[in-house]
Amino acid sequence: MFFQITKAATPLTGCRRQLILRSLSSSTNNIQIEVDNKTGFATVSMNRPPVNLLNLELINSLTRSMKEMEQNKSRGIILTSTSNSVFSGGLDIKELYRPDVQRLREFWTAFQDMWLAWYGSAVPTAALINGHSPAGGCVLATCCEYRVMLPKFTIGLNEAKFGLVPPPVVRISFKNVLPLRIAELALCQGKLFTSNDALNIGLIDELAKTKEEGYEKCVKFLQTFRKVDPVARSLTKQQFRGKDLDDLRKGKQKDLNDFVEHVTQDDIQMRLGLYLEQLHNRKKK
Ligand SMILES: CCCCCCCCCCCCC/C=C/C(=O)SCCNC(=O)CCNC(=O)[C@H](O)C(C)(C)COP(=O)(O)OP(=O)(O)OC[C@H]1O[C@@H](n2cnc3c(N)ncnc32)[C@H](O)[C@@H]1OP(=O)(O)O
Repeated sequence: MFFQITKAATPLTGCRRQLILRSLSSSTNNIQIEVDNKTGFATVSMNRPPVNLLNLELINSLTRSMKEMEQNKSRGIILTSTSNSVFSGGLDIKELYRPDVQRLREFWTAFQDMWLAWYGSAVPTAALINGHSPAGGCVLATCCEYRVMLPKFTIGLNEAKFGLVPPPVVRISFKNVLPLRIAELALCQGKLFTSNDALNIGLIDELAKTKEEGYEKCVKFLQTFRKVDPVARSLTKQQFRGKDLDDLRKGKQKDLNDFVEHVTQDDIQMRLGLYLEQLHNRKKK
């Protein structure tokens, strides 16, 4: 078993939070999971400093944690991060730059599996977006059923800005949340929305002033399912998302081949290199 489960004695608020479900096999400890004894809801916190970049290991941990929580019949999941300023900085571009092709294939397969697990999860999910959430971070947030975000951060799919074409697995959950025209424009512009703008277009559902307030709002959302039959709820969700899930399952190999072909092109490699350099030099200016 991947996680050890113990029940918490105190509610999961503020500094009284208690870590009760801990990853045993992840040597990098890149995920923390807490379960609120009162509500039965689990909080999954990405914990890969400094900015929760999605490398192969963090992606695999996210998939395993979802599967584990489904097996444990978790009643609801809140996805957040241990950082004060970043939910997730998106894919770790170092995984894409000058890659070992074997690992690149493994990396993208893992990303597809993570998306399938979170977008198609039987358990209700809410994202507590307590920091910036570009690209892969936005994908994770939009896989969840509800989003509460703290002010003055940004969220969106900015791939086009640095020369990447967002593949279907990146686009689908975004399209599921936004009106088609807004989604298309935002993708073509590589736009990152401020928390306020994200609320106005419906990319997030609520704003919260603090992480604690955000947590309470996520709990309130998850509690809306309390009186609903869990099997009916989960089948309804999966039927709504069924075509998206089936399309990826059936097209996984092609999606993987397209991804590898696209990312390993000389031109894309040059752009990725420049972007990494830009990120590295950002604060020196
Ligand atoms: C026609 C064919 C179609 C086929 C389709 C296939 C196409 C396949 C294309 C593939 C597309 C895949 C989709 C990609 C998704 C992604 O997620 S790409 C990543 C996008 N992310 C970003 O653009 C975010 C960039 N980062 C930031 O804006 C900021 O870092 C931050 C997140 C807002 C945090 O800021 P701050 O707290 O100030 O931290 P920093 O100091 O900036 O960063 C800390 C260190 O981390 C490094 N870093 C940051 N982001 C990344 C990253 N994404 N990858 C790698 N490294 C990153 C940053 O450089 C710092 O490191 P040092 O410089 O060493 O200190």
